[in-house]
Amino acid sequence: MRSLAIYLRNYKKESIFAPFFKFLEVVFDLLVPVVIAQIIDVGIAGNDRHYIIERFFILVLMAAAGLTVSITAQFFAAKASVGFATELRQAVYDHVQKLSYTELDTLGTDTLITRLTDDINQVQNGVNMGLRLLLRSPFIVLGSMVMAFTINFRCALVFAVAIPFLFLVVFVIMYLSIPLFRKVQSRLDTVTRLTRENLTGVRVIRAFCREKESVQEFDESNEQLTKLNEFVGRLSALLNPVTYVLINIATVILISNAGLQVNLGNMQQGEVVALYNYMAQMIVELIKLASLIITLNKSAACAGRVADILKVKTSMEYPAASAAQTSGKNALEFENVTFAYAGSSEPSLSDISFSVKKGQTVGIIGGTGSGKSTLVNLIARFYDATQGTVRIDGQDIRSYSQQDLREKIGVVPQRAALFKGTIRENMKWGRDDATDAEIWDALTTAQAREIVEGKDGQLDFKLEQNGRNLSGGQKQRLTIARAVVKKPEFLILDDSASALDFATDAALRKSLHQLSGNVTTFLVSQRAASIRQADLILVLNDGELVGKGIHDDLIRSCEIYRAIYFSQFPEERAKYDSSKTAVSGNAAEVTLS
Ligand SMILES: Nc1ncnc2c1ncn2[C@@H]1O[C@H](COP(=O)(O)OP(=O)(O)OP(=O)(O)O)[C@@H](O)[C@H]1O
Repeated sequence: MRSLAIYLRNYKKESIFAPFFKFLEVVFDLLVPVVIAQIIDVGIAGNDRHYIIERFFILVLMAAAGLTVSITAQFFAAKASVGFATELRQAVYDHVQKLSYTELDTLGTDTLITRLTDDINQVQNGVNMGLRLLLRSPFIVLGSMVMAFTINFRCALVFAVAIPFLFLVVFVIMYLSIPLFRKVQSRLDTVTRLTRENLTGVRVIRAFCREKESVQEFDESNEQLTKLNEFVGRLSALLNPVTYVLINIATVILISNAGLQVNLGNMQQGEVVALYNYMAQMIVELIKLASLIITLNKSAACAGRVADILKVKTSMEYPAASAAQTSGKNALEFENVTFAYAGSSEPSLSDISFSVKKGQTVGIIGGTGSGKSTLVNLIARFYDATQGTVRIDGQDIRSYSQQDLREKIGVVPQRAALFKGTIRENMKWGRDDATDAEIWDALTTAQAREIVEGKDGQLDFKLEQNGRNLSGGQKQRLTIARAVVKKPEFLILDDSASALDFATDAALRKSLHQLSGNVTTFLVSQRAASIRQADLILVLNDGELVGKGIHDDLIRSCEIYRAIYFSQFPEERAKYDSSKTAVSGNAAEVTLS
């Protein structure tokens, strides 16, 4: 929690005023029993009506003043805690944005969501309660003891013995429950993960009749969370009865002692009432302290989880400015690139080398899991190669600033992601200052023009979260247009035309080919037809580059390419086989003659 204290730096004044006003409230609270004792010992004992009324008004004034300072303290505490949480949430969010895919893969989205929402809310609550009550309760407890000593030394000793016991109980329960609160939050992560998975995949769950299993899995994890919560709750709940018992024992001892002192004439009755009032105030305060400690425990556990995120260092550093540009002869080069995902023992790409000229179209094909997406992710520097070098314009990709690199590359990911907002807003993700004319051009290239023309308001048509009011193919075309709006030097389409029909796919490829400005295009696809015309085809198998070249060469030289191609164009296999037989027949004739 200490490392997060810097997020209170803009709320120093509020963080001082909140406990200060609470302290003033404590002063009023501690004076009340003294005034009551005076009413009893002076007013009632001396039958002085005027004195009683005067003290009564003093009590009312003290109550009003107490209320005012209490509200003021609440105001400052709320301002500080809300401001703190806002800054912290922003800082965590900004930090997460800077993490590379490797860290994001390792952390997982679900825990990030819980930490950014529930955990930060708990910390905010802890700061609010802490600012108001953390000092108030010890002030009251110790203040009561000090006041008790000013009344009667022997009776005050009861306070002096009871208070350390009470603090010990609080400490033990705190010690036992803090680690459990961390566990509760991590179980909450699991419930969040299941909720997200089950809600986003609800159609698939229904299609596969998995409702029962998904409900059961959710129930189990929810029950585990509930059980742990109940256990921590019971442990924390012990605090109240144990402190009550201790306080009541102390009260019995106090009253019997005080009675004796009154009989001996060392004390007045009003003073006994004052002592009893101090004991009662301590009970109330300890109950508040107990709930404060539970809240602070939860808060500390959550603060630890939030601080853990802030401690994660990105494994991907970018220079502040790109190194001096030298124009290489190739637009892009992979030199002996090997890549393994964090925590994976097997590389997903092994010793890949190839080069691409400016303006070329590169097709990447291979079986499922062969490493196609991984390869293009290295071009966008979503991950860094484990070995080898990726170069853009002859320069190591790691020597480009993040801004320069991002500007060069437009990526259309495998899973189309659009955001809630108008089509225009989504298109401007590509480039902030894109004009409507440029957006329409990009939509035309992406074969998405008629989709937008058919929508109410056209560019102003509002997309739902993740574009769920569009079909899969429509979404894909809009995400392609968004990347085209950017006018990148490298356009990467990671299997992002898979939902398009063959005619649209062909029209898309044709218009991409005609893009102005020498765009180098990477087309990842499972469809041989989509990449057949490419200037360079890369064939991947199990992370290895088993073929590179143009279609005609690969058909002759690459067995895997042939297998993929003929599985999709079986009629061409017969032609190929017969031409091969003819060639070998001619060769045999030549040898015989
Ligand atoms: N984030 C990740 N963490 C760990 N392993 C991963 C990750 N992403 C992919 N892999 C693994 O890397 C290998 C290559 O995956 P990749 O997604 O590049 O294949 P692909 O050829 O694009 O497959 P597909 O055609 O199914 O999209 C696979 O074995 C996969 O399990």
